[in-house]
Amino acid sequence: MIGVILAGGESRRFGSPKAFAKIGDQYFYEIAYKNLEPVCQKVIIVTRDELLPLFPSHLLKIVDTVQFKGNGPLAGIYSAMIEELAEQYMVLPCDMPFLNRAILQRLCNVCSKSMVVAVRNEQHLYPLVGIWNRSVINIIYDHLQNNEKSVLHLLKKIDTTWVEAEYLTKNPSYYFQNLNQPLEERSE
Ligand SMILES: Nc1nc2c(ncn2[C@@H]2O[C@H](COP(=O)(O)OP(=O)(O)OP(=O)(O)O)[C@@H](O)[C@H]2O)c(=O)[nH]1
Repeated sequence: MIGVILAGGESRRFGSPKAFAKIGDQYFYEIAYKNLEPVCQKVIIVTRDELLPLFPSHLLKIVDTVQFKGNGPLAGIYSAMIEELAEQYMVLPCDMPFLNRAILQRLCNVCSKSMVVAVRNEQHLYPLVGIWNRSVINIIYDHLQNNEKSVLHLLKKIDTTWVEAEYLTKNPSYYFQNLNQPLEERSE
């Protein structure tokens, strides 16, 4: 399985590139990397041109394929699939820094033949945390060609297994926080 870190967004709401935001002394992308490393053979970061030189040289990193550059997370997933051949990809956004290895390990252990395994709870869907089978690549391509960028729309059309976040952790509202804004600016 290849780990895919989505780090090519514009971070407009956050105000600075989320991949390089920090919790303690760790960048968000480092946290995602460390979480994926134990469960994946290889981890690839999919980012944007201007951020590419900021990542350490020893890490595997690419930018979105030219054809779909900046077309959102689906473009990132597609680009990783083009770059690295594998049966399965574990996808993570760079902006969920409270996820941990144990949660990802439990996700890996979910037995499913679906094209995608993603996570949800009563309030939220987490379409960017999941395991994607390579068989979905042509469907992603068609979506992007038709200028359809929504990951959720795609997942609702295909065979997706939704794993309950409560099955992965006792406190999903903490561990599955999505930091679109800096922590200090959040109201909740
Ligand atoms: N490779 C790649 N990743 C993306 C792209 N757009 C978003 N992402 C990543 O997907 C995840 C979710 O992104 P969002 O928070 O929805 O979008 P964002 O552009 O980062 O932030 P906003 O500008 O505030 O919407 C983040 O990890 C982003 O880095 C893209 O075009 N290419």
